[in-house]
Amino acid sequence: MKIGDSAFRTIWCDGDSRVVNVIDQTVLPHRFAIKTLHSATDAALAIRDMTVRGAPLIGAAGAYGLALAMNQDPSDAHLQSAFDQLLVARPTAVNLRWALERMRGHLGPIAPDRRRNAAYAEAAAIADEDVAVCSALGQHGAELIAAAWRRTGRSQPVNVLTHCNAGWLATVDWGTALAPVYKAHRAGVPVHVWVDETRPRNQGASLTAYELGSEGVPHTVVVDNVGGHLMQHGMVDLCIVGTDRTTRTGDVCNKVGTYLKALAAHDNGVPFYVALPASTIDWRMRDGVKEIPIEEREATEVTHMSGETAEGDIATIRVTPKNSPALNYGFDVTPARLVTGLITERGVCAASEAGLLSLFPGEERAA
Ligand SMILES: CSC[C@@H](O)[C@@H](O)C(=O)COP(=O)(O)O
Repeated sequence: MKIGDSAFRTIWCDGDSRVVNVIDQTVLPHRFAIKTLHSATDAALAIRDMTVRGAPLIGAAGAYGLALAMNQDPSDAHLQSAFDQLLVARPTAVNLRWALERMRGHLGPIAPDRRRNAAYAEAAAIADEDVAVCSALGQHGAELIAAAWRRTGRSQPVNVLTHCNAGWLATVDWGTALAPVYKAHRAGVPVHVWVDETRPRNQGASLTAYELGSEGVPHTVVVDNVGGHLMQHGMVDLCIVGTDRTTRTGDVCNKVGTYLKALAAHDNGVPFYVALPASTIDWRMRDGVKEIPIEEREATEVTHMSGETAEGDIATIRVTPKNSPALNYGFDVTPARLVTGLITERGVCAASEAGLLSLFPGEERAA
Protein backbone atom coordinates (compact mmCIF):
# COMPACT_ATOMS: atom_id res chain seq x y z
CA MET A 1 0.00 0.00 0.00
CA LYS A 2 1.02 3.63 -0.36
CA ILE A 3 3.08 5.75 2.00
CA GLY A 4 3.37 9.10 0.28
CA ASP A 5 4.00 8.30 -3.37
CA SER A 6 5.78 5.01 -2.73
CA ALA A 7 4.21 1.55 -2.54
CA PHE A 8 5.47 -0.59 0.33
CA ARG A 9 5.11 -4.06 1.68
CA THR A 10 5.82 -4.62 5.36
CA ILE A 11 8.64 -7.13 4.74
CA TRP A 12 10.94 -7.65 1.76
CA CYS A 13 14.40 -8.58 0.48
CA ASP A 14 16.18 -6.20 -1.90
CA GLY A 15 17.16 -8.10 -5.07
CA ASP A 16 19.64 -10.86 -4.25
CA SER A 17 20.45 -9.34 -0.88
CA ARG A 18 20.29 -11.91 1.90
CA VAL A 19 19.12 -9.49 4.57
CA VAL A 20 15.44 -8.84 5.30
CA ASN A 21 13.89 -5.39 5.57
CA VAL A 22 10.83 -4.54 7.67
CA ILE A 23 8.92 -1.38 8.51
CA ASP A 24 9.60 -0.62 12.19
CA GLN A 25 6.09 -0.43 13.65
CA THR A 26 7.27 0.61 17.12
CA VAL A 27 7.92 4.19 15.96
CA LEU A 28 4.87 4.75 13.75
CA PRO A 29 3.06 7.09 13.27
CA HIS A 30 5.72 9.55 14.42
CA ARG A 31 8.64 8.19 12.38
CA PHE A 32 8.87 6.04 9.26
CA ALA A 33 11.88 3.77 9.71
CA ILE A 34 13.09 0.58 8.08
CA LYS A 35 14.90 -2.05 10.14
CA THR A 36 17.20 -4.64 8.64
CA LEU A 37 17.23 -8.18 10.01
CA HIS A 38 20.44 -10.21 9.60
CA SER A 39 19.74 -13.39 11.55
CA ALA A 40 17.02 -15.61 13.00
CA THR A 41 17.78 -13.98 16.36
CA ASP A 42 17.04 -10.55 14.83
CA ALA A 43 13.78 -11.90 13.41
CA ALA A 44 12.74 -13.46 16.74
CA LEU A 45 13.47 -10.20 18.54
CA ALA A 46 11.53 -8.16 15.93
CA ILE A 47 8.51 -10.41 16.48
CA ARG A 48 8.83 -10.33 20.27
CA ASP A 49 9.27 -6.55 20.62
CA MET A 50 6.56 -5.93 18.00
CA THR A 51 8.77 -4.22 15.44
CA VAL A 52 6.59 -6.47 13.26
CA ARG A 53 3.20 -7.59 14.52
CA GLY A 54 -0.18 -8.79 13.29
CA ALA A 55 -0.77 -12.51 12.77
CA PRO A 56 -0.03 -12.86 9.02
CA LEU A 57 3.06 -10.64 9.22
CA ILE A 58 4.36 -12.55 12.24
CA GLY A 59 4.08 -15.68 10.06
CA ALA A 60 5.97 -14.10 7.15
CA ALA A 61 8.63 -12.78 9.55
CA GLY A 62 9.05 -16.28 11.01
CA ALA A 63 9.50 -17.69 7.50
CA TYR A 64 12.14 -15.09 6.62
CA GLY A 65 13.74 -15.75 10.02
CA LEU A 66 14.30 -19.37 8.96
CA ALA A 67 15.71 -18.17 5.63
CA LEU A 68 18.18 -15.97 7.54
CA ALA A 69 19.07 -19.00 9.68
CA MET A 70 19.74 -21.10 6.56
CA ASN A 71 21.95 -18.32 5.20
CA GLN A 72 24.13 -18.57 8.31
CA ASP A 73 24.18 -22.34 8.71
CA PRO A 74 21.94 -24.65 6.63
CA SER A 75 22.47 -27.76 8.81
CA ASP A 76 19.60 -29.88 10.18
CA ALA A 77 20.56 -28.91 13.73
CA HIS A 78 20.43 -25.20 12.96
CA LEU A 79 17.13 -25.54 11.09
CA GLN A 80 15.61 -27.08 14.22
CA SER A 81 17.17 -24.68 16.72
CA ALA A 82 16.08 -21.62 14.69
CA PHE A 83 12.60 -23.13 14.36
CA ASP A 84 12.41 -23.52 18.16
CA GLN A 85 13.75 -20.03 18.80
CA LEU A 86 11.25 -18.38 16.42
CA LEU A 87 8.26 -20.45 17.54
CA VAL A 88 8.35 -19.06 21.07
CA ALA A 89 8.70 -15.41 20.00
CA ARG A 90 4.96 -14.81 20.45
CA PRO A 91 2.44 -17.45 21.53
CA THR A 92 -1.03 -16.48 20.29
CA ALA A 93 -0.91 -15.96 16.50
CA VAL A 94 -1.03 -19.44 14.97
CA ASN A 95 0.31 -18.10 11.66
CA LEU A 96 3.78 -18.26 13.20
CA ARG A 97 3.63 -22.01 13.74
CA TRP A 98 1.90 -22.46 10.36
CA ALA A 99 4.68 -20.64 8.51
CA LEU A 100 7.52 -22.30 10.43
CA GLU A 101 6.08 -25.78 9.89
CA ARG A 102 5.64 -25.06 6.19
CA MET A 103 9.26 -23.89 5.94
CA ARG A 104 10.64 -26.87 7.87
CA GLY A 105 8.51 -29.30 5.86
CA HIS A 106 9.81 -27.77 2.64
CA LEU A 107 13.47 -27.55 3.66
CA GLY A 108 13.82 -30.81 5.58
CA PRO A 109 14.04 -33.07 2.48
CA ILE A 110 16.44 -30.69 0.66
CA ALA A 111 20.21 -31.30 1.05
CA PRO A 112 21.73 -28.68 3.40
CA ASP A 113 24.02 -27.25 0.70
CA ARG A 114 20.94 -26.41 -1.40
CA ARG A 115 18.76 -25.06 1.39
CA ARG A 116 19.80 -21.42 1.29
CA ASN A 117 18.11 -20.45 -2.00
CA ALA A 118 15.17 -22.75 -1.36
CA ALA A 119 14.54 -21.06 2.00
CA TYR A 120 14.46 -17.53 0.58
CA ALA A 121 12.22 -18.70 -2.29
CA GLU A 122 9.76 -20.37 0.09
CA ALA A 123 9.65 -17.36 2.42
CA ALA A 124 8.99 -15.13 -0.60
CA ALA A 125 6.22 -17.51 -1.71
CA ILE A 126 4.60 -17.27 1.74
CA ALA A 127 4.76 -13.47 1.53
CA ASP A 128 3.37 -13.36 -2.03
CA GLU A 129 0.57 -15.76 -1.13
CA ASP A 130 -0.37 -13.61 1.85
CA VAL A 131 -0.77 -10.63 -0.46
CA ALA A 132 -2.99 -12.59 -2.86
CA VAL A 133 -5.07 -14.11 -0.05
CA CYS A 134 -5.65 -10.77 1.68
CA SER A 135 -6.60 -9.18 -1.64
CA ALA A 136 -9.13 -11.97 -2.27
CA LEU A 137 -10.70 -11.80 1.18
CA GLY A 138 -10.83 -8.03 0.80
CA GLN A 139 -12.92 -8.45 -2.32
CA HIS A 140 -15.39 -10.73 -0.50
CA GLY A 141 -15.58 -8.35 2.46
CA ALA A 142 -16.08 -5.32 0.19
CA GLU A 143 -19.28 -6.93 -1.08
CA LEU A 144 -20.62 -6.87 2.50
CA ILE A 145 -19.80 -3.16 2.76
CA ALA A 146 -21.41 -2.47 -0.62
CA ALA A 147 -24.53 -4.38 0.51
CA ALA A 148 -24.69 -2.27 3.68
CA TRP A 149 -24.47 0.84 1.49
CA ARG A 150 -27.34 -0.39 -0.68
CA ARG A 151 -29.40 -0.94 2.48
CA THR A 152 -28.98 2.74 3.37
CA GLY A 153 -30.37 3.61 -0.09
CA ARG A 154 -26.81 4.78 -0.99
CA SER A 155 -27.56 7.87 1.08
CA GLN A 156 -24.91 7.61 3.84
CA PRO A 157 -21.34 6.40 4.13
CA VAL A 158 -21.09 2.92 5.64
CA ASN A 159 -19.77 3.10 9.21
CA VAL A 160 -17.38 0.26 10.00
CA LEU A 161 -15.95 -0.21 13.50
CA THR A 162 -12.62 -2.00 13.85
CA HIS A 163 -10.39 -2.92 16.78
CA CYS A 164 -6.58 -2.99 16.91
CA ASN A 165 -4.71 -2.95 13.61
CA ALA A 166 -5.66 -5.60 11.09
CA GLY A 167 -4.67 -3.52 8.10
CA TRP A 168 -1.79 -3.88 5.67
CA LEU A 169 0.75 -3.24 8.43
CA ALA A 170 -0.47 -6.42 10.15
CA THR A 171 0.01 -8.51 6.99
CA VAL A 172 2.42 -8.35 4.06
CA ASP A 173 0.00 -6.09 2.16
CA TRP A 174 -3.73 -5.22 2.03
CA GLY A 175 -4.61 -6.39 5.56
CA THR A 176 -7.45 -8.58 6.76
CA ALA A 177 -10.16 -6.46 8.45
CA LEU A 178 -9.12 -3.36 6.49
CA ALA A 179 -8.75 -5.06 3.08
CA PRO A 180 -12.56 -4.92 2.56
CA VAL A 181 -12.47 -1.24 3.52
CA TYR A 182 -9.70 -0.47 1.00
CA LYS A 183 -11.43 -2.42 -1.77
CA ALA A 184 -14.79 -0.75 -1.08
CA HIS A 185 -13.18 2.70 -0.90
CA ARG A 186 -11.36 2.16 -4.20
CA ALA A 187 -14.62 0.95 -5.79
CA GLY A 188 -16.31 4.22 -4.86
CA VAL A 189 -18.39 2.97 -1.93
CA PRO A 190 -18.32 5.72 0.73
CA VAL A 191 -16.98 4.22 3.94
CA HIS A 192 -16.01 5.71 7.28
CA VAL A 193 -14.10 3.76 9.93
CA TRP A 194 -14.42 4.07 13.71
CA VAL A 195 -10.91 3.23 14.92
CA ASP A 196 -10.69 1.85 18.47
CA GLU A 197 -7.52 3.26 19.98
CA THR A 198 -6.69 -0.22 21.37
CA ARG A 199 -4.95 0.25 24.68
CA PRO A 200 -2.41 -0.54 25.92
CA ARG A 201 -0.22 -0.41 22.78
CA ASN A 202 -2.61 1.76 20.77
CA GLN A 203 -2.33 -0.14 17.50
CA GLY A 204 -5.60 1.47 16.39
CA ALA A 205 -4.67 5.05 17.26
CA SER A 206 -1.15 4.75 15.89
CA LEU A 207 -1.23 2.20 13.05
CA THR A 208 -4.81 1.87 11.79
CA ALA A 209 -5.32 5.64 11.76
CA TYR A 210 -1.95 6.03 10.01
CA GLU A 211 -2.75 3.60 7.23
CA LEU A 212 -6.31 4.80 6.67
CA GLY A 213 -5.03 8.37 6.51
CA SER A 214 -2.33 7.40 3.99
CA GLU A 215 -4.99 5.81 1.78
CA GLY A 216 -7.41 8.72 2.16
CA VAL A 217 -10.10 6.67 3.92
CA PRO A 218 -12.31 8.80 6.23
CA HIS A 219 -11.90 7.65 9.82
CA THR A 220 -12.28 8.76 13.44
CA VAL A 221 -10.20 7.49 16.37
CA VAL A 222 -12.36 6.65 19.39
CA VAL A 223 -11.61 5.40 22.89
CA ASP A 224 -11.98 1.67 23.35
CA ASN A 225 -15.01 1.99 25.59
CA VAL A 226 -17.25 4.03 23.29
CA GLY A 227 -18.19 1.24 20.89
CA GLY A 228 -21.30 0.20 22.83
CA HIS A 229 -22.57 3.78 22.86
CA LEU A 230 -21.98 4.18 19.11
CA MET A 231 -23.85 0.96 18.42
CA GLN A 232 -26.79 1.91 20.67
CA HIS A 233 -27.18 5.09 18.62
CA GLY A 234 -27.13 3.45 15.19
CA MET A 235 -23.70 4.85 14.37
CA VAL A 236 -22.12 1.51 13.39
CA ASP A 237 -23.34 -0.48 10.35
CA LEU A 238 -20.94 -3.36 10.81
CA CYS A 239 -17.88 -4.37 12.80
CA ILE A 240 -14.93 -6.01 11.05
CA VAL A 241 -11.94 -7.25 13.04
CA GLY A 242 -9.00 -9.53 12.42
CA THR A 243 -7.92 -12.59 14.37
CA ASP A 244 -4.75 -14.24 15.63
CA ARG A 245 -6.22 -17.71 15.88
CA THR A 246 -9.62 -19.08 14.95
CA THR A 247 -10.61 -22.58 16.05
CA ARG A 248 -12.18 -25.10 13.69
CA THR A 249 -15.47 -24.37 15.47
CA GLY A 250 -15.26 -20.63 14.68
CA ASP A 251 -14.18 -19.23 18.06
CA VAL A 252 -12.09 -16.14 17.37
CA CYS A 253 -9.09 -14.95 19.35
CA ASN A 254 -8.10 -11.35 18.69
CA LYS A 255 -6.67 -8.30 20.44
CA VAL A 256 -8.03 -7.90 23.96
CA GLY A 257 -11.30 -5.96 23.93
CA THR A 258 -12.65 -7.63 20.79
CA TYR A 259 -14.99 -9.81 22.89
CA LEU A 260 -16.61 -6.76 24.49
CA LYS A 261 -17.23 -5.25 21.03
CA ALA A 262 -18.82 -8.50 19.89
CA LEU A 263 -21.11 -8.51 22.95
CA ALA A 264 -22.17 -4.93 22.26
CA ALA A 265 -22.73 -5.73 18.58
CA HIS A 266 -24.85 -8.75 19.49
CA ASP A 267 -26.96 -6.73 21.91
CA ASN A 268 -27.57 -4.04 19.29
CA GLY A 269 -28.10 -6.23 16.22
CA VAL A 270 -24.93 -4.96 14.53
CA PRO A 271 -23.29 -7.55 12.23
CA PHE A 272 -19.89 -8.64 13.60
CA TYR A 273 -17.51 -10.03 10.97
CA VAL A 274 -14.03 -11.46 11.35
CA ALA A 275 -11.61 -11.40 8.39
CA LEU A 276 -8.89 -14.03 8.19
CA PRO A 277 -6.65 -16.00 5.87
CA ALA A 278 -6.82 -19.80 6.15
CA SER A 279 -3.36 -19.70 7.77
CA THR A 280 -5.05 -18.25 10.89
CA ILE A 281 -7.35 -21.26 11.35
CA ASP A 282 -6.13 -23.70 13.99
CA TRP A 283 -7.75 -26.92 12.84
CA ARG A 284 -6.38 -28.72 15.92
CA MET A 285 -8.42 -26.64 18.38
CA ARG A 286 -12.14 -26.73 19.14
CA ASP A 287 -12.66 -24.61 22.26
CA GLY A 288 -11.10 -21.18 21.93
CA VAL A 289 -11.58 -20.08 25.54
CA LYS A 290 -10.05 -23.24 26.99
CA GLU A 291 -7.35 -23.99 24.44
CA ILE A 292 -5.91 -20.85 22.83
CA PRO A 293 -2.74 -19.60 24.59
CA ILE A 294 -3.25 -15.95 25.57
CA GLU A 295 -0.12 -13.86 25.56
CA GLU A 296 0.63 -11.96 28.75
CA ARG A 297 2.92 -9.01 28.10
CA GLU A 298 4.90 -6.68 30.35
CA ALA A 299 2.91 -4.64 32.88
CA THR A 300 4.82 -1.54 31.76
CA GLU A 301 2.70 -1.47 28.59
CA VAL A 302 -0.25 -0.69 30.90
CA THR A 303 1.48 1.53 33.43
CA HIS A 304 3.18 3.68 30.78
CA MET A 305 2.28 5.34 27.48
CA SER A 306 4.51 6.59 24.66
CA GLY A 307 3.91 9.42 22.24
CA GLU A 308 5.39 12.46 20.56
CA THR A 309 6.03 15.59 22.59
CA ALA A 310 5.33 19.11 21.31
CA GLU A 311 9.07 19.32 20.59
CA GLY A 312 8.86 16.29 18.29
CA ASP A 313 10.65 13.85 20.61
CA ILE A 314 9.23 10.42 21.38
CA ALA A 315 8.74 10.13 25.13
CA THR A 316 7.33 7.57 27.55
CA ILE A 317 5.34 8.63 30.60
CA ARG A 318 3.85 6.74 33.56
CA VAL A 319 0.05 6.92 33.88
CA THR A 320 -0.47 4.85 37.05
CA PRO A 321 0.67 5.30 40.65
CA LYS A 322 4.18 3.91 41.13
CA ASN A 323 3.08 1.04 43.35
CA SER A 324 -0.09 -0.11 41.57
CA PRO A 325 0.38 -3.50 39.95
CA ALA A 326 -0.94 -3.99 36.41
CA LEU A 327 -1.99 -7.05 34.39
CA ASN A 328 -1.61 -7.18 30.63
CA TYR A 329 -3.40 -9.96 28.72
CA GLY A 330 -2.90 -9.26 25.03
CA PHE A 331 -5.86 -11.13 23.57
CA ASP A 332 -9.34 -12.45 24.32
CA VAL A 333 -11.64 -14.99 22.73
CA THR A 334 -14.98 -14.20 21.11
CA PRO A 335 -17.18 -17.30 21.02
CA ALA A 336 -18.44 -18.31 17.57
CA ARG A 337 -22.05 -17.60 18.58
CA LEU A 338 -21.28 -13.85 18.61
CA VAL A 339 -19.71 -13.85 15.14
CA THR A 340 -21.98 -13.09 12.16
CA GLY A 341 -19.56 -14.48 9.60
CA LEU A 342 -15.95 -15.25 8.74
CA ILE A 343 -14.53 -13.44 5.70
CA THR A 344 -11.91 -15.66 4.08
CA GLU A 345 -10.07 -15.79 0.76
CA ARG A 346 -12.61 -18.37 -0.40
CA GLY A 347 -15.70 -16.39 0.57
CA VAL A 348 -17.81 -15.64 3.65
CA CYS A 349 -18.98 -18.50 5.85
CA ALA A 350 -20.71 -19.12 9.16
CA ALA A 351 -18.44 -19.14 12.22
CA SER A 352 -18.82 -22.86 12.76
CA GLU A 353 -17.12 -26.13 11.88
CA ALA A 354 -19.65 -26.75 9.12
CA GLY A 355 -19.16 -23.24 7.78
CA LEU A 356 -15.37 -23.51 7.69
CA LEU A 357 -15.43 -27.02 6.21
CA SER A 358 -17.80 -25.84 3.46
CA LEU A 359 -15.00 -23.52 2.26
CA PHE A 360 -12.01 -25.64 3.28
CA PRO A 361 -13.06 -29.27 2.74
CA GLY A 362 -10.45 -31.87 3.57
CA GLU A 363 -9.52 -30.51 6.98
CA GLU A 364 -11.66 -33.08 8.86
CA ARG A 365 -8.60 -35.18 9.64
CA ALA A 366 -6.80 -32.39 11.50
CA ALA A 367 -9.31 -32.53 14.39
C1 LIG B 1 -4.42 -9.06 10.30
S1 LIG B 1 -3.99 -9.12 11.84
C2 LIG B 1 -5.12 -9.84 12.96
C3 LIG B 1 -4.61 -9.71 14.33
O1 LIG B 1 -3.27 -10.09 14.36
C4 LIG B 1 -4.76 -8.28 14.87
O2 LIG B 1 -6.13 -7.97 14.91
C5 LIG B 1 -4.16 -8.21 16.24
O3 LIG B 1 -4.80 -8.51 17.21
C6 LIG B 1 -2.74 -7.83 16.30
O4 LIG B 1 -2.22 -7.89 17.60
P1 LIG B 1 -0.72 -7.46 17.84
O5 LIG B 1 -0.53 -7.66 19.31
O6 LIG B 1 -0.60 -6.03 17.43
O7 LIG B 1 0.16 -8.37 17.03
